[in-house]
Amino acid sequence: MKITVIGAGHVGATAAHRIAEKQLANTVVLLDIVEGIPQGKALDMYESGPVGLFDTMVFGTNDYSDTADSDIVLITAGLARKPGMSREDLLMKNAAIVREVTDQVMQYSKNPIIIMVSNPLDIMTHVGYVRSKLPKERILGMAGVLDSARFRSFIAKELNVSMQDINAFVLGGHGDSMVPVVKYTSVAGIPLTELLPQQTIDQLVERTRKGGAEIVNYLKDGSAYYAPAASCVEMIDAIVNDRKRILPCSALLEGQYGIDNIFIGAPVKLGKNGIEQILEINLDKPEIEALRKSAAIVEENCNNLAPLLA
Ligand SMILES: NC(=O)C1=CN([C@@H]2O[C@H](COP(=O)(O)OP(=O)(O)OC[C@H]3O[C@@H](n4cnc5c(N)ncnc54)[C@H](O)[C@@H]3O)[C@@H](O)[C@H]2O)C=CC1
Ligand SMILES: O=C([O-])CC(=O)C(=O)O
Repeated sequence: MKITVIGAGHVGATAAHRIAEKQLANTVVLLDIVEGIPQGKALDMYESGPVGLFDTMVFGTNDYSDTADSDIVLITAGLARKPGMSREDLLMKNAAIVREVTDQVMQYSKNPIIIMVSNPLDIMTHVGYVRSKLPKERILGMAGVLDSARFRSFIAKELNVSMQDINAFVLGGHGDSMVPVVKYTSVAGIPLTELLPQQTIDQLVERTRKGGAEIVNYLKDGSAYYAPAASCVEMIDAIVNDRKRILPCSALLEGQYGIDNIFIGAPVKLGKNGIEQILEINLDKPEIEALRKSAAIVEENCNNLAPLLA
């Protein structure tokens, strides 16, 4: 198993280290456009092996030929937002970066599974899909796992219970229009609505929607990376170990939920072949409407990008 991480910044480096520690691959390649950064960070990670107790080979490079025959490629290259910016403000610059990166990756790997991380997430996943020409099962975006993790952590804190017992689903686009599905959120199987008043649930939902911005406002010069990297690694683990996990990921919908030809967060079954199934669960009317509204925003942005993708 060879896993390449493109972008040796906050998310990429943190994810690469977790992948190595968990020994999810024999080789982890860390690639960045800046010379020295991926080499230095990868060597530092590799040197943590004897005390971190892992044997994964980690090496850094600026040369795409080193990524040849990757099984999984995690794309984290691009700009991160600063306070006051929306993820969509990164659109044009990151689309150009993701386009170039995807083209380069595909020159050296015939049939990788690509997990997109760069923002705005659902649109960048579309860019990766169009440029890579990979089958739709092999390209997906990381967002729902992170948004759900945030929602779960807020619920655990509110109820003073273990994070382990909380199940939650956040669907839709990775932006203010995301759709936390309260109906399918439970604590050890007990519906959340039986444990918390609606007003508190609404507050937790709102905090989840703005979870990314909350961190940006603290950090000032970048965005979250520990929870994002952990979320990427959960998806990679599901693929590497063929776990058939049901996780919310940005996937190409083709008619499900009345949405066609758009990448948006939906529950998928993740295994060794990538997306093995997209689950169409029962949603209430307001949730369906929110999901479609979220998809319309993604579609509009993708249409604006069409000239760049040709
Ligand atoms: N989907 C999600 O839930 C999340 C998405 N993100 C997004 O992930 C991206 C990365 O975030 P961070 O790691 O915090 O940013 P960062 O600025 O720490 O790292 C980005 C890295 O990309 C590299 N890069 C830029 N252009 C490149 C190119 N053409 N080829 C190769 N490498 C290139 C930079 O040199 C830098 O090292 C951002 O777009 C951010 O918005 C971040 C957190 C969560
Ligand atoms: O907020 C950002 O820009 C980064 C991100 O997507 C997140 O942390 O959810």
